[in-house]
Order: sequence, then C-alpha cells, then structure tokens
Amino acid sequence: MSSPLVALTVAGTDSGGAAGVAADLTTFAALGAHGACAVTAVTAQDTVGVRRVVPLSADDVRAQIDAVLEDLPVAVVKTGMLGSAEVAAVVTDLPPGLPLVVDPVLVATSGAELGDAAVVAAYRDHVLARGTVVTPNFDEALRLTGAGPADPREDVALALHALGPAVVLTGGDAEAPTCRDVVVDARGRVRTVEHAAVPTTNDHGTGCTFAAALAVHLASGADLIDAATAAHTFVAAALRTSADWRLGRGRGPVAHTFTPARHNPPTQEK
Ligand SMILES: Nc1ncnc2c1ncn2[C@@H]1O[C@H](COP(=O)(O)OP(=O)(O)OP(=O)(O)O)[C@@H](O)[C@H]1O
Ligand SMILES: Cc1ncc(CO)c(N)n1
Repeated sequence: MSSPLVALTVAGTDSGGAAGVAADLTTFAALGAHGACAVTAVTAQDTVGVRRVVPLSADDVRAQIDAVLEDLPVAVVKTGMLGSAEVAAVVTDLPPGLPLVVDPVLVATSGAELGDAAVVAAYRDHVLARGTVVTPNFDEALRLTGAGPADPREDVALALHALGPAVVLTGGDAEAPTCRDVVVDARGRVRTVEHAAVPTTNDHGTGCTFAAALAVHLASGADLIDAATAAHTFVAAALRTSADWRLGRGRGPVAHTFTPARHNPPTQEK
C-alpha cells in the first residue's frame, strides 16, 4: 500500500492567498503531495502590502508541529516566515534526520519587513545549521551573511554554506533577460540554474512557491541540482500562467495552482 508524500510547512499566512501557507499548500497539492501546516503568524496582507502581523507563540507552533509529526509520516519540512527567535528555536528542535528546507523569509515582495534582527540572529546561530538546504533571495542572503551588494553571488552562497546547509540562492528578476539561481550542494560544489525571465509583475509568492516545490522534489528522491531545476521550471511555468492575470492593485499572485504532475503524484512507502 502506498500513501501520498507528506510535506509540512511551518510558515505565516497571507490573507491575499499569494504567499506563505497558501502558496506552500497549493504548491504541494499541485505536485501531488499531501500538505500539512503549522502556522507561525497571521498576516493581514494583500497584493499591495502587509497591514498587520499577529505572531503565534512558540508553544502554539510546537503544538501544531507535534500534532502533525505524531500522526502523519512527514517526509520533509519547509519553513517560511518564522516571526520570532522563539519560534525559530522550535524549528531547530525538529527531529534529527528529517529533511528541512529553510526559506529565510525576512521581507515581503511588497517590501514589508517580516523578520527582525533577532530572527536574523536565530537563522545564523542555529536554524541554518539544522537546515538541509536554505533558499534565500539575494537581499536575504546579504542580511544573513553580512556581505555587500557588490559581492559575487557565488561567494555569498558559499558564505551561507559555511553556516551549515546546502544553498539555493534565488535570482528572480522579471526585468532581466534571465533568472539565475546559484546552487551549492552539501559538499560545497557550486552550480547555476538559469532560465529566461518571465516579464510579469504577478510574482507575489515566487519564493515560497519555489521552496515548497524544491521540498517536494527533494523528498521524492531528486538530488539538489535536479530538484532546483524542477522547482525553477515549476515557478517559471506558474509565472507564465499568471502573467496575463489581473488580480489586485499591486504585485499579483503567482499561479501556484498550475498542476504539471497531477497525473503522476509522488508516493512514499510508510
Ligand atoms: N520573473 C521571473 N521569471 C522566471 N523565474 C523567476 C522570475 N521571478 C522569480 N523566478 C524564479 O522563482 C524562484 C524564486 O525566486 P525569487 O528570487 O523571486 O524569490 P523571492 O525573492 O524569495 O520571492 P518573494 O518575492 O516571494 O519573496 C527562483 O527560482 C527564481 O529564479
Ligand atoms: C506570510 C508571508 N510569508 C512569506 C512572504 C514572502 O513573500 C510573505 N509576503 N508573507
């Protein structure tokens, strides 16, 4: 007997349905996985900006994670907005050996701050060391490493790798000819994944969607470079789908509803 692959997201909600838990669960479903969630914070957010953030306590988050892990055969955990150093410590306590994709959410697409200096310190001091792979954008990578904007992306990615995890430094840029993600595997080998950029402003949620897709592909057995390539391809296809959408007054949602694998869902044995 087989069951669907189970992926758990530990992340904040986006009331506009573009990023955070909504993006993660929809992406898991689009790739045929069963998604579970532990909510870290509730945001009042739309395509324009973030109006309010209500953090949940570390105990609230731990209770959700415990409930899921005690009942479901979770194959991979993906984290997004953690919101506080206390919640970050709960993530660090995840069972050893459970693959962990850390999307170190610090800033929303709209520019709103979603992680303060204490959260940055928590990532640097212990969350990254527990992570299997970390997926920052360039701005997040600079905050986590203290590097400067003129530093080569490969060097910044290697500085993150030195803190413990494999790395996919994402390079979304709708105005560039191509988007280039720098990948550093567990052994420190550097590769790049590059695709034509999709010219669109409907890109709210790309980072969450990418990390969620990466988590499913890794848990399905792909190596890091294949998983990053597949996740990058998924996001690009989703962006092509949403490019003509007219949703909201700001940066509209990426179409994480795009479903390439509905007819071939991944499975797991236990
Ligand atoms: N316009 C685009 N065209 C093609 N690929 C893109 C585009 N924008 C982002 N991507 C891809 O999407 C993935 C997520 O990257 P990105 O750098 O946008 O994350 P992010 O900045 O964390 O996202 P968010 O805006 O949700 O915080 C990467 O694989 C990136 O290359
Ligand atoms: C809740 C949440 N998580 C992540 C992001 C990153 O885009 C966001 N805007 N909101």
